[in-house]
Amino acid sequence: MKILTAAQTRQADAATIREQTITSEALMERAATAFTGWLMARQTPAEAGEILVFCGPGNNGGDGLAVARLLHQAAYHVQVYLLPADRYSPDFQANQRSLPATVPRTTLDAAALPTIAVDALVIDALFGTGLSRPLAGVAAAVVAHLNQARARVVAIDIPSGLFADAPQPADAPVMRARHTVGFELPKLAFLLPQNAAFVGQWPVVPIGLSSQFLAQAASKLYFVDAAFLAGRLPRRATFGHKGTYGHALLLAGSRGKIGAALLAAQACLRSGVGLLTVRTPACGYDVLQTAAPEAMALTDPSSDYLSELPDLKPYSAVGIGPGIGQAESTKQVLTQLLREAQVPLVLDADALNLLGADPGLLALLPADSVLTPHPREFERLTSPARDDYHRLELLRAFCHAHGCYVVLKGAYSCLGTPTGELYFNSTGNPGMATGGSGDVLTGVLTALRAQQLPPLDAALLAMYAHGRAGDLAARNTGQAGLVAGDITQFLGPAFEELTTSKTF
Ligand SMILES: NC(=O)C1=CN([C@@H]2O[C@H](COP(=O)(O)OP(=O)(O)OC[C@H]3O[C@@H](n4cnc5c(N)ncnc54)[C@H](O)[C@@H]3O)[C@@H](O)[C@H]2O)[C@@H](O)CC1
Ligand SMILES: Nc1ncnc2c1ncn2[C@@H]1O[C@H](COP(=O)(O)OP(=O)(O)O)[C@@H](O)[C@H]1O
Ligand SMILES: [K+]
Repeated sequence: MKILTAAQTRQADAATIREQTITSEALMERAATAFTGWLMARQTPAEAGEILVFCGPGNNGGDGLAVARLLHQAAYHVQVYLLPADRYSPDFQANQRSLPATVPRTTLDAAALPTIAVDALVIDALFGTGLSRPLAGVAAAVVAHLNQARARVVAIDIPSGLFADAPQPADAPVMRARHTVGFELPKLAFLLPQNAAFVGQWPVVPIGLSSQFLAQAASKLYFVDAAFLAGRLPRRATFGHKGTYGHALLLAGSRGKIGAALLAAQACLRSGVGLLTVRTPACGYDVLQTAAPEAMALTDPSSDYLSELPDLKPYSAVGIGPGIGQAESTKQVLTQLLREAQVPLVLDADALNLLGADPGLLALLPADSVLTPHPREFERLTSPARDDYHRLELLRAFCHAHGCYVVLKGAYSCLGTPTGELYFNSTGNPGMATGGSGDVLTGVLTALRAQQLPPLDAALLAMYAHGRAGDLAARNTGQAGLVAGDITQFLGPAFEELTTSKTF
């Protein structure tokens, strides 16, 4: 699905109101009903206790007032706090009139802020996507007060003080919500590590925004879920044979890091490749042949490092990097590969570090290569980022300059493309923050590129299936107990889900 800017969200509201011939107040009622439904499914009136609803002067505050009314009608105990302002939006005013007189309401005063019980449930409806500058004055004081009280804050649409799609100054006051209930679509701000402490968990609830508007909205930002990938993974042909599904070559491992080669190899085999050859230093031969008998071993003359590039003719894609180290002879292998390869390349780990250390090498990178750096590796390829938004700019610029695809790994891994799109992955869990998870991804990607999938589809499917396999694995192992090899065990089921979701 698309990720919209705050400005586009306003346009989506307007288009919905126009097309569905409803009032803006009716759309607000939908949003408030969706939010309240989410909350009531999780907290009974007894569990919730006193609910404090903090409302700002715009439509986010209007949502808050409607939520307060709906909760009150459902027998929750509600108190409303209003931010003083010069003007209030029309829908705010309408909902203020609709709030039953029996709901207590207080205008906030920075000099006499209400005492907040430790377990109080707070609804943050101060500001939403209409935020135009960092919070100051009473609003800033209220946010600081609530953050200090460590209340259980549930934000409506977005935590107050946070911009939906741009950074705010480091010292700007922002509400620290435990949950942020977003409307219809995720926001860019939700996906960036620097905002995690503000956004908390972020369920998204549908509010029936115009599907026509969403379909045609110009956005280069996407959130990749299963529906988005429907139809991208080709079904295996009834008469397919191992020659149909490509021959991958993995260049991986060095003494002490043969495990990286094994993890990538096993993941590659579990991602549908027809044939796999693994090139490791000679010290990897026995373990590779024993632990991955399905793969062909093509050992390097050197015992500890990769030192020679094999003949590339038989292969339909090459993956290089997991565990290779940065020996000079290995750098020569990479250089020769970049010069000679006529087939898709996947680069990871030390292949990226070698690239980052030598601009001459980077200049050799063939178009349509897929790179899979984690943020540190990406920094070595580019430059240190000021913040997460700047890192995305660097990602776009790098992909454009080199005509390549980059999976910037993280909790919401982000795929950058040469044409400027950014695709955020929706799957995966913190259990995958364990050595070797990235090697698994390299194996998956190399398998998909070897099967002739275009770089965009290969990268999207690999990111998603890798995370999904990690989620399925974590159901068995728990997050703490998850090791990279567990991800590989569930790649098959993850791919199966992506094919069976397709009908006809
Ligand atoms: N499609 C959707 O997502 C829908 C959104 N709705 C709600 O509408 C909200 C957006 O409403 P608005 O556009 O009225 O925006 P806000 O409610 O965020 O408030 C904007 C108002 O606050 C003022 N303001 C902005 N920054 C300020 C600051 N730092 N200090 C003081 N005042 C400031 C603005 O001048 C404006 O008057 C959404 O976040 C959501 O809660 C729903 O009501 C309807 C559907
Ligand atoms: N908190 C997280 N949530 C989701 N996925 C994660 C999380 N932490 C790590 N991952 C995934 O695990 C992989 C880790 O890769 P990497 O850092 O290269 O590990 P390694 O070098 O040990 O193989 C990436 O694909 C990343 O997206
Ligand atoms: K809010």
